[in-house]
Amino acid sequence: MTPITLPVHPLTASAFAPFGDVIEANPASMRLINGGTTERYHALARAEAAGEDARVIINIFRGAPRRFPYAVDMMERHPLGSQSFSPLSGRPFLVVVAEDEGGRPGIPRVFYARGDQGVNYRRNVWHHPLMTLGETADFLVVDREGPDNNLEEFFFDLPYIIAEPSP
Ligand SMILES: NC(=O)N[C@@H](O)C(=O)O
Ligand code: NI
Repeated sequence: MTPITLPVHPLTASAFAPFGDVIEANPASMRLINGGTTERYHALARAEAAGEDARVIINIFRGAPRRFPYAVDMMERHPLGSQSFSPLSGRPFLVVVAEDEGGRPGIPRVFYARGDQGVNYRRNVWHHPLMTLGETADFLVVDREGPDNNLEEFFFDLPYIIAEPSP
């Protein structure tokens, strides 16, 4: 069997809608606050933290760059909470998600996120761990902490290939 090479798509809110939200300065969400000195891009996504004693936490992930061609050999999901990634270093990154097919991920979809775009994976959405591009970069990550296991991983029998990280 020959591994499938995955196309890379530009990240848009509509294309990403089945998986979560795009965190970007969308004019439709903007309201002026602080006496007109600040543009508030309101409620771009919602953090979910399910289960007793669960809480939403805010983290920084310092991701080392991935090398290409890259083999997507696994996906993961967080059954009890959402997880968002927003660039702090203004660097682009890859977002790899998949629909659930009977408890396992389907064919992954790859999105190129610009350095001014973030994503919020909805609770229990299959995704690949952070994929930083080009150089080490920081990301603000909002996700869930609490009791009970919040990580499910799936390993593909045959990896999918991302040849190059650009659309
Ligand atoms: N392990 C961890 O916190 N990170 C992953 O969930 C990820 O999506 O990068
Ligand atoms: Ni994750």
